[in-house]
Amino acid sequence: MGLLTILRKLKSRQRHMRLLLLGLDNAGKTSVMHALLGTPPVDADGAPTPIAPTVGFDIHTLTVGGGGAGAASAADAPATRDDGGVGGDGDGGGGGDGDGAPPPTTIHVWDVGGQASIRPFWRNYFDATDGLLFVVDAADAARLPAAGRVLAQVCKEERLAGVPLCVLANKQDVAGAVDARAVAAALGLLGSGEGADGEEGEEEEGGVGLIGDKRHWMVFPCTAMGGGGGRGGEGGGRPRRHGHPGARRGLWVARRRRVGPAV
Ligand SMILES: Nc1nc2c(ncn2[C@@H]2O[C@H](COP(=O)(O)OP(=O)(O)OP(=O)(O)O)[C@@H](O)[C@H]2O)c(=O)[nH]1
Ligand SMILES: [Mg+2]
Repeated sequence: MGLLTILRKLKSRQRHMRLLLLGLDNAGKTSVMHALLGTPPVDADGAPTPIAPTVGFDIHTLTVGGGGAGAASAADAPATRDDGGVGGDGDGGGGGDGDGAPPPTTIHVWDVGGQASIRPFWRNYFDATDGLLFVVDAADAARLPAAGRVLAQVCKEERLAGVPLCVLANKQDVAGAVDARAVAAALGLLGSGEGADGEEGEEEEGGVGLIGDKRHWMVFPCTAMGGGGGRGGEGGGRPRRHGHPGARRGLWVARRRRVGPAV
């Protein structure tokens, strides 16, 4: 089950969702957005182009599910690519969850700049949020405590009470990137005895676990861009060979190595 499927299940009756992409500057939020859209930034020759820091915000709309009718095609739709070698996981436009195709869900993703000078304005985007995607640079362990403080601040917001949290431990393709458990610990997500490895085939439901808060949360290792698609040899992932980031479509998510609360 992929990231978007989980979020969709949490709001199963809702056909429009609003996701907020937050995180420190340089974490990879805009890259995640491009990966979800399947539109990595490339120049006319297909070579990757740099992503500028986001000043302000950007909104993009994804359509998932719907069995193809009225939904974007798999090629155009957001997709997550997991470490099981599946291209997408039913989250793409032509996918479903097994028992018939669910109606399409429209997801509005708000990508807000993470620079310190912009963070005070995050609160302008909190209303009517259905899911929080918090991206961290897992290869920059020194900034994880700062990311944790920022996340804790965000989670104190009344308007975000109970909103499911998905932490993306991004840049797993970079040597030295820390895993989901280390990210969860550094962010302060693991209360006493509440952390659990996500074993394949076992879906943990969220519970208490976030800094004394009560909400669903999960940490997923991922790679938004980069040729390798993660440290494939470590923990069951499979090395992927793509020529360059522009050649990748979809977000590589190591769902088998996710970490969430045990209940
Ligand atoms: N190696 C690698 N680099 C990444 C990955 N994701 C993003 N980057 C790079 O990280 C840098 C920052 O990415 P952005 O997507 O602009 O980060 P951001 O969180 O949107 O930053 P702000 O807009 O300033 O808040 C860029 O140079 C990206 O190319 C990844 O998965 N792997
Ligand atoms: Mg950005």
